[in-house]
Amino acid sequence: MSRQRPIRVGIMGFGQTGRQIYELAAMSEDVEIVAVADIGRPHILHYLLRSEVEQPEKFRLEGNFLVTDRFRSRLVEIDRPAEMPWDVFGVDAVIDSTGKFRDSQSMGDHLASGAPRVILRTLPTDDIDRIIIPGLNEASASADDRMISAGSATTGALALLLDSLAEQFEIVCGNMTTVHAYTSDQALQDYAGSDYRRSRSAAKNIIPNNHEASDWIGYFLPQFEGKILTSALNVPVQEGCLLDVNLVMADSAVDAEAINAAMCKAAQDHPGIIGVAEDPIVSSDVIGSPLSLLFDLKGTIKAGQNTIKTLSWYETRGHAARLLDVVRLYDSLDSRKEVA
Ligand SMILES: NC(=O)c1ccc[n+]([C@@H]2O[C@H](COP(=O)([O-])OP(=O)(O)OC[C@H]3O[C@@H](n4cnc5c(N)ncnc54)[C@H](O)[C@@H]3O)[C@@H](O)[C@H]2O)c1
Repeated sequence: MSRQRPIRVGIMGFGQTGRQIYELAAMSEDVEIVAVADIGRPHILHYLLRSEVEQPEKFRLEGNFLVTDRFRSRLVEIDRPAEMPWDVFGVDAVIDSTGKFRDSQSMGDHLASGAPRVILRTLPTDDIDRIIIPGLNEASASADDRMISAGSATTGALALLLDSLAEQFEIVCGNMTTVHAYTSDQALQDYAGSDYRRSRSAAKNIIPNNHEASDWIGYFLPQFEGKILTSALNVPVQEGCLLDVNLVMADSAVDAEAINAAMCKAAQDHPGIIGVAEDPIVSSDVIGSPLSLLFDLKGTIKAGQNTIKTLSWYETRGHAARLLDVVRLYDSLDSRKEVA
């Protein structure tokens, strides 16, 4: 059933992800961003947005409002969900893309402030109602869900890859390394933080990191519980990430061609979410991709009897697009509930 009015969304955290969500919403026909909460000052947030969108002239600052051809968004300088009066803006959902408020208590603060639903940009730190990865488990969503996470870009990409391959092959175990663009919580110069290696300059180093995807894969794909190790290497690249996955296959007859054929089928089954690259691409070629996973057909190789290595690409814009997909998913569940 098509919706009569646009979906009204609030964003908390107008960083890299928040700004991408904003630009995607401005280009959409169904989502309006009605309010943006951030610790940043409105004219600085506007300046950052303009510096990276394709058509900066379409994003104007009028007092404390960010204005596009489709909607006006109130910019509110605030640092806690409990302080943001979401009820005043009549939002249908809030996306929290601060990276700071990952627990159910903070998500509850968004709800208590008048957001009917809150969607987290990353994985939660405790129990919430649901984690949805578009292309994987939308069917598990319930209109009663209030605190939702859209997973993380890396966990989503890995889960989609494993799910696509597990449809056709039995996978014994495996490991994933994400070769990841540096993130804003890393220091540009050596700077003492809570973690030794992450205290080193992001601009100068390949920095090994733990990655929490292994803790979550079993949530989405129970057959992989405890069978996939994950880690990260943060590298001096601003955007564009590479998922390097090695898998031990049960059947030694599985070869690179069969893996590639399975991923081409997955791309057909999940248009806009999974894609395949035939060209010999590099990380800058994936910048701006709205996909969750771009499988690299040239990257598949086989070692020995049973080991397959794959490469796939992804970046933040794909995750921003998925966050809006999750907003739309819940909106459609609400519409169905209203009709019933
Ligand atoms: N970008 C990535 O590749 C990536 C990968 C993995 C995880 N993450 C996580 O996701 C989070 C968001 O990603 P991002 O790249 O958009 O980060 P970002 O640092 O670019 O954006 C965070 C935004 O939230 C705002 N903010 C911070 N604290 C706030 C508070 N208390 N109240 C209101 N606003 C606040 C900041 O001013 C900033 O605008 C990161 O913090 C990180 O933990 C990002």
